[in-house]
Amino acid sequence: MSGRPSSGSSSPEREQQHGMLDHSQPCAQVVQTAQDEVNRLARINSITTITAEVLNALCNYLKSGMAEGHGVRGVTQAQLESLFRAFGDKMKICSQQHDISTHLEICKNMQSKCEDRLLDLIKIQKNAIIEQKDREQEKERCKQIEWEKFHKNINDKFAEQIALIKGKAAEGTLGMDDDDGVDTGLLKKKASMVDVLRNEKATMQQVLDESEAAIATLKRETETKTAEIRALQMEMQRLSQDEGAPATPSSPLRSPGSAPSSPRSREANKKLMETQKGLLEANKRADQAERARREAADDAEDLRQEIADLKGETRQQLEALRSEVDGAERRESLLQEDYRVVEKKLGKCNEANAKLFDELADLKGNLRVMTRVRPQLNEPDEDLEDIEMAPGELVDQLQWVGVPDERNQSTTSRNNKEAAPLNWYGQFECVFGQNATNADIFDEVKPVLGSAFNGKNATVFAYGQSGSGKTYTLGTAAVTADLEQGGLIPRSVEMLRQWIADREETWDYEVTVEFLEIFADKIYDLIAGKKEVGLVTRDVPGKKSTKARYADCSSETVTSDGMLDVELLQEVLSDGSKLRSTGSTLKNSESSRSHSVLTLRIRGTHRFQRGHDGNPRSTYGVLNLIDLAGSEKYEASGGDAARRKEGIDINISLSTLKRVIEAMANPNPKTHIPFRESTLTRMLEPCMGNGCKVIMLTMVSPLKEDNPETRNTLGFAQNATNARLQTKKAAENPNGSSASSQPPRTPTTTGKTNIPVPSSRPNSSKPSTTGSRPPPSRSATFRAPPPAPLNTTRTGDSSRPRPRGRVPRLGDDTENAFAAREPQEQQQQHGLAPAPRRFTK
Ligand SMILES: Nc1ncnc2c1ncn2[C@@H]1O[C@H](COP(=O)(O)OP(=O)(O)OP(=O)(O)O)[C@@H](O)[C@H]1O
Repeated sequence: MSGRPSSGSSSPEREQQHGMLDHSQPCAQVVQTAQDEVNRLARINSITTITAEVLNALCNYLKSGMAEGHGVRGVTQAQLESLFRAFGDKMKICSQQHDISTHLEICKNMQSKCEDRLLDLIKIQKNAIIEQKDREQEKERCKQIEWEKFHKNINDKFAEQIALIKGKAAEGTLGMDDDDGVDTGLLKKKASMVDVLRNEKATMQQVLDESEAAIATLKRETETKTAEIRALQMEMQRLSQDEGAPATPSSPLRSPGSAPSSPRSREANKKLMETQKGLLEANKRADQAERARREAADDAEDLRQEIADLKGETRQQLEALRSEVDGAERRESLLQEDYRVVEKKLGKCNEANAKLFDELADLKGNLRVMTRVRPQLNEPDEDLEDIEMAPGELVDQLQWVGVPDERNQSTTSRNNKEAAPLNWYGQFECVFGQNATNADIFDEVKPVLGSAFNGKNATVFAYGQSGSGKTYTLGTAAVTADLEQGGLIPRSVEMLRQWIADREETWDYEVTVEFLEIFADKIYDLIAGKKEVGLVTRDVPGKKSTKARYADCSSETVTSDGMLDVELLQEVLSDGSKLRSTGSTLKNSESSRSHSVLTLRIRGTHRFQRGHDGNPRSTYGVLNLIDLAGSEKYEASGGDAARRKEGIDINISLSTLKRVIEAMANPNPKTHIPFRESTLTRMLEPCMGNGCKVIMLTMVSPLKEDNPETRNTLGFAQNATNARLQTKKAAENPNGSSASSQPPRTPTTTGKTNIPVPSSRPNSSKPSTTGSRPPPSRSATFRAPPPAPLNTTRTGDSSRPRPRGRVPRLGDDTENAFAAREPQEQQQQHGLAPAPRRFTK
């Protein structure tokens, strides 16, 4: 390209004709070569500064040649002009392309810088994560060591506390102190720490989330910018292609040295600058956000770790406690299982007990007479030694004798009876001394209760002078008293409750209660607010074509959901007791002036078993617990005429009752029983007659001044007992006595005679005792009784029916006479030593 054009020979005219410069051929070749070179460079679109210099040099050379008038051979003026235009355009393109390439280069650099920056960031992040992991591992190791220490400490504390709790539980003092030694503060502290940490964790998590969101935003921005760069690149390519298109002949020729820029490239340049700036800012923000994120992540990690530690710790404590609780629950369920088994067994035992009690009642006899001596309430009187019986002991066939020297005084005149010592021969079936408790008496009454529960009729009377302890023994006035002190009524109710509960799975029970008062031979319904009622005849429940007399009274059902509602029953009784007629007598400031009759009707229906008639198996038993008004002498009534009239009424009805009992005890089945002679006995006939269980509790006072009443009561008790013994004896000796042809009046359902066999030597030094009780310790005045010839044939008056004459009146001492006569008669029959006949009329 550096060769100079050589001069050639041609005619100047021809050259001017054709408009061609007459230069040498080499010059044309150079021009051609240059043009080829320019075209090639334009094709590959990579014009460099050198190419531009070459073109400039060529142009200068041609210009100077033309200026000197040399011309170029073979090249026309037009060709040269066109060539220059092409050169000018190529130079322009070259300049433009150079600018754009430079910008492109810058953008590319920026992009690669951004990418590097991002790569750096990613690298830093990765390193940070690796470092963080290392740190975490280290931290974890340290924490693990710390945790083990802490855990051990806590475990020791918990073990200590659990041992403390167990100790307290074993002692039964757990929960008795305000502070059981349980470190609840520790648990509370932990709980509050967990709360604080949880809050902090939430805050840090929020910061972390925000940082991550910012980074995500930056990433998005970077992507947007990258996309913009790419778009610009595309634009540039498109421009360069456009510019590479052949120029139109009319386009002006630009000088090769002019500024190579256009509005579009300037715009693109501006955009690129903005993008670069944005990227720098975004990088800055990304750095900041990354720093904040790392800090937040560190904090969050710390917190997470702490929370995890606390959680682990708490979980372990909870697991320890849970396993404790599980163990306790397992033990409890085992115990409950055992308890259920034992309860079931107990239920069966109790059920069997109720039956056994019934059988025992049959064996003991349908009529039983028991005697109880009330303790001395105030100052003990030494003179009263002679009536002290075996304390707290139950003695069958007790013979109560006086001091021999005093026997002669037994003929004391009637007027001097009060002063006479209480010497008594005779047999008592069952005697409770001054130290006997209500529980002892209930043990004897239980069989009768069992009979009522199993569907029989049973009646318990408390008989005795005013103040002798009838109400105390029955518990009529104290139905809500606790069982330790309670009388027969609350105890019977509790026993019934247990029996009903024990049969819960097989029987349905309905118990109704009636509470009546008989005052002046009239019946009052204490449940219906002391309303007077009469007697009516009705069908006996569960039995066809059997009628019985009932008081036309209201009743209260005291069972609900198959259970005895003890509270309701107590409420009924205590409300009724408040309505009872009481009054002050010389013997008792709160004397019961009426007979109170508490009746429990017990209906049982078996859930599964059926009787012969196809109906469900059922039972219907009645239990009467009767607190009789106090028997008393005319003078003891005290007070006005009305009180005396009350006394007369009381004594008349008691006298009838006594005659009924004695007639019942009489072995002669033809003996008339005067049930109809008083309202009380009329009403009770269905519960005293054949097959019914009757217990007569005769209560006596220990006071000397009460001796006349005591004799009266003991006489009654002894008469009934002796008559029973006669019945028993006759039943046992069917060939040897008149009674042999006469079956007992009150045969039991088992067909046996149920009177206990008296010892052939009742004065034996070993009085028979019940259960495992030790033999009674006898006091000095407690004599061995004379032998009772129990196999002696019963003759004479003892078997004759009680005369039905005039009803005894108060003051004629009929009862005393009657009471006194019977022991004497008995003893004579039995061939005893002459009995003291102090009570003859
Ligand atoms: N075994 C006993 N132990 C202690 N105190 C008794 C005993 N028996 C009776 N008492 C007391 O004797 C007093 C009279 O007893 P209670 O009222 O039971 O006699 P009562 O026979 O029902 O008399 P009344 O026929 O006049 O109603 C009461 O204060 C009672 O607490």
